[in-house]
This record gives sequence, structure tokens and C-alpha cells, in this order.
Amino acid sequence: MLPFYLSRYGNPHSRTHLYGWESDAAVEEARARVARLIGADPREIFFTSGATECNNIAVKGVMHFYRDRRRHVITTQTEHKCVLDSCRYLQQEGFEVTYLPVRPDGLIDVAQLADAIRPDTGLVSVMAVNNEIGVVQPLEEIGRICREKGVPFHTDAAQALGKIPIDVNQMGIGLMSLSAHKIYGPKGVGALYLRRRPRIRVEPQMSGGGQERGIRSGTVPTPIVVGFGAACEIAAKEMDYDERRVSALQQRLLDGIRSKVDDVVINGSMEHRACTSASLEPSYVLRALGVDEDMAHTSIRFGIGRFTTEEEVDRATELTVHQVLKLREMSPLYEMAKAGIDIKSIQWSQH
Ligand SMILES: Cc1ncc(COP(=O)(O)O)c(C=O)c1O
Ligand code: FES
Repeated sequence: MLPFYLSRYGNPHSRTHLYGWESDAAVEEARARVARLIGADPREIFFTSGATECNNIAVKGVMHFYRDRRRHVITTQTEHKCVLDSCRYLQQEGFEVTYLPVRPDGLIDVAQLADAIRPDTGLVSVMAVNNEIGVVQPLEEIGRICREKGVPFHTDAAQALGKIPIDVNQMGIGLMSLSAHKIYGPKGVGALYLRRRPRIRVEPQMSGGGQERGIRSGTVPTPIVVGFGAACEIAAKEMDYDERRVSALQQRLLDGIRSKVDDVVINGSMEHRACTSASLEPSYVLRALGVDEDMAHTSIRFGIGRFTTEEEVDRATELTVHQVLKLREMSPLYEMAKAGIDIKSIQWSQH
């Protein structure tokens, strides 16, 4: 990225001089690298500021483009806030939205999805990997159902890119949101995948000079786009290795905690998972899984990545075990639960 900040600072949209051409070539190289990682054509990749922007373009853009015929969107209760907020925005404009529930393992029921599709459904938006609990939705099945019913399938793949293999054709994906900083790339850049055949149209959210084929006006930020391309190239090479390492570290963390602490509960499917995923807020994602409020409050998300070491996992285990045991020592509830008392049955006050 450095040369593109320091010496090769041409505007990639300047067609009349060498500085422009070299920046343009670098942007196109990055586009090809992003495309390669997901089995797409470079012409289907549009650079944006990140997954938030992609999700806005996908959800609002598709519905606005087809607004006269398609009035209904299907999504899930556990999407990232930017998808949920975009859907709320559409509702204020008079569109209808179905928020599919998830099962206790965090995955949607595909039969329920199929039933929810209506003749006026304009978009199905289901995230690939959940950012709190790491579960992977059955993308291929969702893609097949959407293809059969002729509804574009959008997936927020911010947490999936570089972690699980993605093939837009095999998975029947029509639109996909990507973010560079989730794969160790720079912050503030992402890409929208938009299928060419059959072509999916969106109403741009940004008006202006028509860059990125009119989908996203504004000067493309060459240095960070180059960084995103490099991150994709590395992810393609390292994905298998990273996956094995992260799985082993995940197991080490789990075994380490379970060897010293009983009654450990894992939120979300263990089979369909890209990672083990801290928030102190009562999480709406966990509530959607049917996790009780007290259990949602007591959850911790552990994030393990390419640069996490065994020593760090062991230290996290040690700290977690220490604090949990300390809290249990202090709490009368733990002893009561052990004695077989249902804590939920306790009357806390006299009111
Ligand atoms: C699933 C998911 N979608 C979207 C986003 C937003 O991505 P960005 O920071 O690139 O806008 C994130 C990141 O927090 C995410 O985890
Ligand atoms: S969502 Fe899994 S590590 Fe962040």
C-alpha cells in the first residue's frame, strides 16, 4: 500500500496520464484478486467503503430498483445491524419485511424460508457467517431455493471471506457484501459482488461521477483497495492452514475451560461454524436463538484468528477459569443450582 500513498498517487480515474494509468492498473489487479477468492468475474466486483455500505446498496438498492413489482424482503433475526436497519428503513417506506427466526443452533430452517417467499418477494438476505456466534448458514441450499423461485439471493459474507470457501456460482449467490478489515486488510474498504448473468440491478445509493460503473460514485481509494487485493491473495493461500490452526486453538480453548469449569454452554451450532466468537449487552442474536436472558448476559465471545498463539489461548483460558471460579465462589446461586434448585423459580422480592 505504501507506494500508492507516497509516490504512485495518481487518480485511477484519470485517463490522460501515466500516474492515472498505473493506479488504474493496480485497482484492476486488486479487483481480479477479490474476484478470484469468490469465483467471480472481476466485472462483478464493485469497491465500496466496507460491508455496511454493501449491505445498504444490496438491500435498499435492489428493492428501490424493482419497487413497482416487488414489495417484500426476507431476512433473518440475527443479521448484522446494518442489514436490519436497512430493512427497517424500507419498512418506513412501505415495504414489507419478514424476519426469519433461527433454531437454537443459530441456523435458519430452509423449508421456512421457501414458505416465506411470495410472488412479490424482491430479495432474500441471509448472512453467511454470524459475527457473534460464528455459525455458517446453508448457503448452497438457500441459493438453490432462491434460484428456483427467481428471487435474488444476497449474503453478507463479511465474516466468511477468507475463512470458508466461497463460490458465488455454486452457492447461487446474486449479491454479496465483503469487508477488507475482516481478513487482515485495511479498514474503510470493501466490495459488493453483483451478478452479471442473470444480471441483478440496483439503484445506486451514492449519486455522482459514475465511478464503479455507476454503482458507487466517488474516487476509488487506491492504496486501501490495493491492500484489500493483497489481503485476498494471502487469504486464498492461507485459508486451509488458518482453518486447521484456528480449529485446533478453538478446541484447546474449549478443552482448557471445560477441564476446570463445569456447566459450560456453547452458543450456536458446533458443526456449522467458522469460528468461536464479547459483548456485555444482552445480545439480540443470542435471544433469537432462544437463549434465556440470564444466559445471554453470561456469554462471552472468544475471537481466534490468524495471529492468535497457543500462549494467548492458554492465558485466556486461565483468566476465564479464574474469574468464573471466583464468581461462583461468591454466588449463592451456583450452590443452589448444584443442589438442584431451579434458579428461575426464585422469588427475588416481596412485591
Ligand atoms: C457480519 C458483518 N456485517 C457487516 C459488518 C460491517 O462491516 P464494515 O465495518 O466493513 O462496514 C460487520 C463488521 O462488523 C460484520 O461482522
Ligand atoms: S465472529 Fe467469530 S471470531 Fe469474530
